[in-house]
Amino acid sequence: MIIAIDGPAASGKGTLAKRIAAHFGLAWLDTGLLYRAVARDVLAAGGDLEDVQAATAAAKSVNADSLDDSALRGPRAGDAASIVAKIPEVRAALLEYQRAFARQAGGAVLDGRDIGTVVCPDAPVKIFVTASDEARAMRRFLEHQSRGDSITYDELLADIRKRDARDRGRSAAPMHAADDAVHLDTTALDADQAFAAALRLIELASNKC
Ligand SMILES: Nc1ncnc2c1ncn2[C@@H]1O[C@H](COP(=O)(O)OP(=O)(O)O)[C@@H](O)[C@H]1O
Ligand SMILES: Nc1ccn([C@@H]2O[C@H](COP(=O)(O)OP(=O)(O)O)[C@@H](O)[C@H]2O)c(=O)n1
Repeated sequence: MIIAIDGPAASGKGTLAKRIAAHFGLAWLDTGLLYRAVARDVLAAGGDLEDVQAATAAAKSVNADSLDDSALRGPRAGDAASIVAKIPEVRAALLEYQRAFARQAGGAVLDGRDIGTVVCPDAPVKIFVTASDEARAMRRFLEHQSRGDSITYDELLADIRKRDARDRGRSAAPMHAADDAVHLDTTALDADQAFAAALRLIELASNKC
C-alpha cells in the first residue's frame, strides 16, 4: 500500500506519516528532506540557491544516506529548500528516487507537497493535512525552542506564509491537494487525535479500493 501525505509547512505531515508507517509496518520517506539536502549541498559548495546548474548538480548527486542531519531541520533550511524546489530540473532529478522508494515491496508512506499529484498519483490513499497559519507557527516555534534554535514565533509565522505562497505559486509541481485527496484539518487536534482521524480516513479509503 502507498499512502501519500501532503500539506503546507509544519502542518504535522511528518509526525503523521511516521506514525502511520509504524502502525502499518511501512517504510517512510520525508521528501522535504531531499530538497533541504539539495539546498544544504548547494550552500556548502559556495553556490547560489537560484543557480539552476548548481542546484541541479546537487540534486543529481544528493546522498539519501545524508538525510539524517539535524542541520536540515535548522530554522533557515526550509526557506532555502523551497528556493531550489522551484527549479523543474531539481524536481526531475529527485523524482525517480521517490518513485522507487514508493514502489518497494511492502509499500510506503511518503510526505511532501506533490506526492498525491505528481510522485504517486495512483496512490490509493491520499491525505492533505492542514492547520491554521498560527497553529503551525506555534508548533514550529515550540519545536525550535526545544532544540535551542534562536528564532521567534513572528519570524516563523512569516517564514511559513512566505514558503507556502512560493510552494503554491511555482509552476513546477505546485502544492495543492489532489482531486481525490481527503482533507484533514488538525488545527484543533493534538498529535494523537490527528493520528486517530487519519486512521479512520485510511480505513474508509481502503474499503473503497
Ligand atoms: N496535531 C498536532 N498538534 C500539535 N503539535 C503537532 C501536531 N502534529 C505535529 N505537531 C508538532 O508540530 C511540529 C511540526 O510537525 P511536523 O510533523 O514536523 O510537520 P511537517 O512535517 O508538516 O512540517 C512538530 O514539532 C510536531 O511535533
Ligand atoms: N515533495 C516536496 C517536499 C518538499 N518540497 C519543498 O521543500 C520545502 C521543505 O519541505 P518540508 O516538508 O521539509 O518542510 P516542512 O513542511 O517540514 O516545513 C518545502 O517548503 C517545499 O518547497 C517540495 O517542493 N516538494
